[in-house]
Amino acid sequence: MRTARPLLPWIVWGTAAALYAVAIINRSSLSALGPAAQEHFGIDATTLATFPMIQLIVYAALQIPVGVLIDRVGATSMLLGGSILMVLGQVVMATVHNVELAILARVLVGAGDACTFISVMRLLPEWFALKQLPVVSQLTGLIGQAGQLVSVAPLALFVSLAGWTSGFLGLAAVGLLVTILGALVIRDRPGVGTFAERILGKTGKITRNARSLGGIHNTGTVEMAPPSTEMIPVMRPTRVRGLGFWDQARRLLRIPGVRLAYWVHFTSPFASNVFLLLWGTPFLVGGIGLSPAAAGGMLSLTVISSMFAGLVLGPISSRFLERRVWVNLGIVIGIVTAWVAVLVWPGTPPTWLLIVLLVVMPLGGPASMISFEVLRSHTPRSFTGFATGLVNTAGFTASLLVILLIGLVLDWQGAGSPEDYSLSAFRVAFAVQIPFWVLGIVMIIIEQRRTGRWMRENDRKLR
Ligand SMILES: N[C@@H](Cc1c[nH]cn1)C(=O)NCC(=O)O
Repeated sequence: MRTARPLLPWIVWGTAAALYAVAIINRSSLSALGPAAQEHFGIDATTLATFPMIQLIVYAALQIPVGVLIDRVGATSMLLGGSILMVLGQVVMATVHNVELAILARVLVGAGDACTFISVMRLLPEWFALKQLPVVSQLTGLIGQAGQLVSVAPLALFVSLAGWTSGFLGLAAVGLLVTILGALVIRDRPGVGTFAERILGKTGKITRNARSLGGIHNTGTVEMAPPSTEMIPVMRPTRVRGLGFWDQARRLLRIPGVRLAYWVHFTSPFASNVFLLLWGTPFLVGGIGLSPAAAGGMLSLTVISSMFAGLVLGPISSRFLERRVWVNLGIVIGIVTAWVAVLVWPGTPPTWLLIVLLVVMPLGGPASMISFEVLRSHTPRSFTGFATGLVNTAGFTASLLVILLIGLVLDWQGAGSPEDYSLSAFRVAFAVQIPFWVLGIVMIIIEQRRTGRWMRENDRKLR
């Protein structure tokens, strides 16, 4: 059955990545439908802006609980459960006219979305060799970005043709289809049955044949006892059950590599998240003076740049294992430089500088995937779900805080609504990012040093 070997991991990954792409479509499904949503629910812009905020808060708040559950019940169940929550959320969105129920719908979508990415990331080391992981992780991010593209113009067109209810029911139907596919295809690891097989109590031939894959794959996470301060790798798999949440958290956070991964994720993606999720269009239109169409065109540059970076950064971080954190730091410094140039430019920044910003800033998304590589090198396998959730919280917490602070600083300057927007007010508001970058960069440098010392003291090599 040699020929089946290389194919099944890719089929499992492709299906999981499709679930992630659909999650991103669900996540951003209102981004191009603002006016339609306002008309459908009869709401103002402020209420509309609470939809993505609530969704993001739910997403970030659930990362650690979902991570803990992934370690307990497995990535496949969480992935499929999350997908079902998003289907329900979109069915509610399609069928209600009441704004409170619409918020409930966004809570369901946010909760389902929270289960998706970290479940996919948890599956990867079970199916791919260590060397392949950076590339496959970046490809996963890239497929998510493709979902982002679909959720802008094509979804808006679909909803304008089919109508609100059919449009959102259509999205729910796509979600249901990929969930069914996932139940038939995705397995937690080689040799474990699909969700459908486990429900039926039968193990199919493909699953049985796949058992041998578990042995040949050199996975990225190490099997060892939960770490103590003097962590030494344990070659024989050890399962320690019954550790409480805080014990797990304490043990994880004692590992400098886990803290390093946290700060890498904290520092790199927030600038582009903030721009894409809320403040990009107001800044380009209300601050710079572009037309909404030109601003939309500029924003699509960010997706293309991020997808391209995803292709390049995977092989780079796999080849330069020892330097991957510096690659991340280099990208962060590029983002800071581009932003500072825009903030201090006398008068309106020229188009070329805005293009540089919109090409460099989104590199932070793919660069943040390096945090999961760092995490894999330092986290015991039995803790990976929890640790991935913890690290994924970092960038999203920073994004949420910066989104809120920009709004507050605009309000404080009396420039909180579209008619009062000005370039000078946006300059002051976007400067709130600077302390976040400084904190992140300092912590990366500190934790990188501590990690290096810890590796030397424990005689460990990066792999
Ligand atoms: N940094 C993103 C992923 C990414 C990859 N390329 C661009 N962005 C991330 O952490 N995503 C989590 C999620 O749930 O999407």
